Amino acid sequence: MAKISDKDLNAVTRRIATISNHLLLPISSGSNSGSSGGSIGLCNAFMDDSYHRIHGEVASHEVEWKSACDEYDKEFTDIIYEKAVGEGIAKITINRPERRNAFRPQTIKELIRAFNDARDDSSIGVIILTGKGTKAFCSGGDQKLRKADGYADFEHFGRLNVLDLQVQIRRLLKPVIAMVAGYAVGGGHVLHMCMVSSFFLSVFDLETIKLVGPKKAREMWFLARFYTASEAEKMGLVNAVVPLEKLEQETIKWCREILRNSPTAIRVLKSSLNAVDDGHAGLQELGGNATLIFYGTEEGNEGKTAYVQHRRPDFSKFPRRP
Ligand SMILES: CC(C)(COP(=O)(O)OP(=O)(O)OC[C@H]1O[C@@H](n2cnc3c(N)ncnc32)[C@H](O)[C@@H]1OP(=O)(O)O)[C@@H](O)C(=O)NCCC(=O)NCCSC(=O)c1cc(O)c2ccccc2c1O
Repeated sequence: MAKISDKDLNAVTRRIATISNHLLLPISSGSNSGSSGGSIGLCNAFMDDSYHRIHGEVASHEVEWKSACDEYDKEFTDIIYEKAVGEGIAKITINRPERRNAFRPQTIKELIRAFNDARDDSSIGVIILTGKGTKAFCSGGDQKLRKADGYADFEHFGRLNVLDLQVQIRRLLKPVIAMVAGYAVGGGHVLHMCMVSSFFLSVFDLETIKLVGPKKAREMWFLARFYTASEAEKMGLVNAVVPLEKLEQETIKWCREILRNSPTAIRVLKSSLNAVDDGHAGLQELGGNATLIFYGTEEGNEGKTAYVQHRRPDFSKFPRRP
């Protein structure tokens, strides 16, 4: 095993502290004696940097929710759809607590409509998906409605429209945060994996493997055990675990932190992160976003203007960068 000098260790610690500060992650003290105190000291020193002086603390005032169903659709029965007053946050709540927030086709249709609205609303920058109550985020498909051809509620045939929702969330280029209290089972587990850490059904097992590693993924799928929140956090299945009474407060803090950042950067980041796994569809999405950014440039505008004016475009003044 290679030995690391105190000097190198300090350099590494400083680097980690810098990155962690940037990501706003808590720094845990190392187990290596002599360096852990140092790392905490450095961490505190680094908090007094220009980034933190300029951006300050994330606002902690209470969020005021206003029903978005009123403005959009009074007919929602299976979900609650709200937007934060004066902030770019939408919250969608699965509202079937009597069935541990199991979804039926109607629930999914409503979720799709709400997600579409939040996508199209340019004042919204981040979306929270949660479940009503504290017993379950979502217990998956409604087993009382399961037929041989999928889930059927008001129609004579079954459907698996949750697959459409998963793709929609994947391709919606605003961050979606799962605020999970209680169980996330089956399709509910899949849904929360679509979010801050994302997921795509056709790479179902692959995504789990990526998140938790191949051994743990096999354990999960073959043994079908239940895991606690802190076990899920340890596995990398969820980003953070907080006491129940702080769940919404912490989620809002994450939303506000995201909202301080560039919307275009976030859009392209989500697209890039998906592109790695989404093959042709992922590259199509990423390429489309590069086009969108190009549309906003003077160079892009020259091409369009020349076309409209029936003249040759003059690209000579634009640099051919190395
Ligand atoms: C979630 C539980 C572990 C909670 O246990 P708890 O003891 O707290 O509560 P109860 O079991 O007493 O439930 C209270 C009440 O809710 C009803 N209920 C709970 N879950 C469901 C459900 N999923 N569907 C219908 N109803 C539900 C329960 O019956 C009680 O009502 P009563 O009137 O009967 O008192 C525990 O409830 C539990 O294990 N639930 C079932 C979990 C489950 O099997 N989920 C479905 C997995 S399959 C799935 O979700 C799925 C996902 C996909 O993405 C698919 C994709 C493609 C094809 C298929 C897919 C698919 O099937």
